[in-house]
Amino acid sequence: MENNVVLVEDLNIKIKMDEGTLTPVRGVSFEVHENETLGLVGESGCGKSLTSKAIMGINSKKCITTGKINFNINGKTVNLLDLKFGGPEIRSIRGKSVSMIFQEPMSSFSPLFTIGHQIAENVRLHITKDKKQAKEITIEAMKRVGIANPEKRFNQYPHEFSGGMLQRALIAMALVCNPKMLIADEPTTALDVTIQAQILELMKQLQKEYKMAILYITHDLGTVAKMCDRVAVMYLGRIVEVAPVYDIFKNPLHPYTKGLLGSVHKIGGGHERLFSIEGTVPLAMNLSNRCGFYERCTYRDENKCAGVEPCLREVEKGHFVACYLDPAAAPDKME
Ligand SMILES: Nc1ncnc2c1ncn2[C@@H]1O[C@H](COP(=O)(O)OP(=O)(O)OP(=O)(O)O)[C@@H](O)[C@H]1O
Repeated sequence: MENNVVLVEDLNIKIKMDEGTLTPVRGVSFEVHENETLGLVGESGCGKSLTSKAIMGINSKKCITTGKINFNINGKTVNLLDLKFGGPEIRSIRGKSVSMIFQEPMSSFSPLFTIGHQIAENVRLHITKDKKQAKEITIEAMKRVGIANPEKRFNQYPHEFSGGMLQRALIAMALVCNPKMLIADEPTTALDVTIQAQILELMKQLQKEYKMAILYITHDLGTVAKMCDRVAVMYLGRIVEVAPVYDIFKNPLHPYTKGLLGSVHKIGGGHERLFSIEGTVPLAMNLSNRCGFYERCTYRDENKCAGVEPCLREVEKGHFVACYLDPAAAPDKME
């Protein structure tokens, strides 16, 4: 797996419902390298969270997951989907080799225990049973993420932390065991812009120090430009375009990516709520076998796009797109 931390191959997730079977993730493949941030981008409901939670093994039991999630643990490849749901092996990986931070830090902490106790619990689970040592490691991690006066903060409860400080504490909890990979699911959406910038900067800085792979999930393309090395665009459970971040902004090829970028001006420019595409992501049930974006696509060609759903193909080095339209002739290249 060279310097891949994770290599996801043909991931499919099905959920049996009374009305039929939902297929919210369909044939997703990607890899994230050491020291790299891959952005997973798309509108609400396109399958980003289910994909990332599959890596953590925390989707609900009713999700039927197939494919491979090859994770590199000390040079050995382990397919996480081979491990028993909730069993000791996945629990020894979760929180140690791969950690996740969520949009709402308040919901990741229990209100009943102090912040220090909750972070130290992760240390006691994975690093040392010694309470005193676990406390020292926790305080060091709290310091590392910029929590001032960590000895006092250790004994405080979540409600005594501001939103930004709580997100820092969550990052400390995620990183206290020096994971190989961090999954960040909309980690700053709930924070105001200044704090958001600080948290993103902190993540970048910690990544540099620890060479972590980051899977960064968002619908906010403004932060993608700041955070990511490569971007995978997801639509209706599939990856429709993957490219280095510069190419995604400079030369988006899939009509969906173009739509997402509709109101973004330049790399590093200001960001806004972005969606200018008509309609919403349809429910992933009873799908036809043609392109999932067909109905919403303003560029669709009834002849070219009538076939089965297109696969990703490499059109420039490292730039993959799943579309039948000729990318060279694609209109609306960004300035
Ligand atoms: N446990 C579940 N039972 C039924 N449907 C589910 C379940 N979990 C997710 N889904 C559905 O699967 C689809 C993909 O969900 P997912 O949460 O992965 O999307 P997302 O792209 O992360 O969206 P958001 O940005 O809103 O979190 C959605 O239509 C969602 O309603």
